[in-house]
Amino acid sequence: MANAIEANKLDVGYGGRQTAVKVLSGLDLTVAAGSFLSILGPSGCGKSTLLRVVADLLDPLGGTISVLGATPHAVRSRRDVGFVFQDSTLLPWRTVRDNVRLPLGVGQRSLTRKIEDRSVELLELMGLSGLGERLPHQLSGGQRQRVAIARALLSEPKLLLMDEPFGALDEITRDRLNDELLSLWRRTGTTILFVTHSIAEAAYLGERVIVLAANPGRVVKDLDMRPFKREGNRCSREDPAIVAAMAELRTALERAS
Ligand SMILES: Nc1ncnc2c1ncn2[C@@H]1O[C@H](COP(=O)(O)OP(=O)(O)OP(=O)(O)O)[C@@H](O)[C@H]1O
Repeated sequence: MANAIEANKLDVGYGGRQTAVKVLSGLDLTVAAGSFLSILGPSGCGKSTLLRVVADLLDPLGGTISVLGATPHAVRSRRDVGFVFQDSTLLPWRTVRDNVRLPLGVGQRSLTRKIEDRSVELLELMGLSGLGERLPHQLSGGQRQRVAIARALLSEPKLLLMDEPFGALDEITRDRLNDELLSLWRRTGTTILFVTHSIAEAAYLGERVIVLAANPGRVVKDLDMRPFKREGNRCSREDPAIVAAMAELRTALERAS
């Protein structure tokens, strides 16, 4: 499958079909399978709304969308899509280990060996190995976000939707998690849609960056980052080419705001 997402003339809004105000209008977007797409745009332009449609949490008012070659609804029921939001909720009375296994039925006797092994592996991958028995309130904000990422990855989603997942974290933790996310993406080939307000983060992570404008939301800039980077979407944050790309994105964002 060449494309993870194909949206054509997508109209999306809130409220009834007759009365809805369009948040996204006539949006065309194709996302290649296995790619890393960063999404920038002014507050309220419809970034989260776009992710909600992809995740089948909201029906479009018009146009078509296919996700992993099927309807968003069909894909949701196959657990092929994982989500991580800014303040991902963890169950406070469950341990880290159980929170990670939650979507696949913690407490059920049917938890397979494979799921058990995978959850241990993910805790290790996210640097949480020694923290499995802790409760969420015994973790830092960055550690809680790692738990949310591990949870989202347990079902091995083909598509990962991330909505400002590191927005509330300090810069050092954020940089570290950016690198962990990139190495995970390289290893798994998961398609990632990553919403952020940080131009630097968008440019560093994305193989491609789109900028949405508001009223109604549409794509006003679509920048292929690969010419600015080395193989495997690798770059340094201070790289002059990346700094130039960031300036280009800033101009687009200023115009969109
Ligand atoms: N449940 C809802 N009902 C009605 N309007 C909504 C709802 N959710 C969002 N909106 C409106 O839709 C528009 C787009 O919201 P959305 O959350 O997608 O923006 P965003 O680009 O993700 O913003 P931010 O960067 O601030 O998170 C906004 O004007 C918002 O007020």
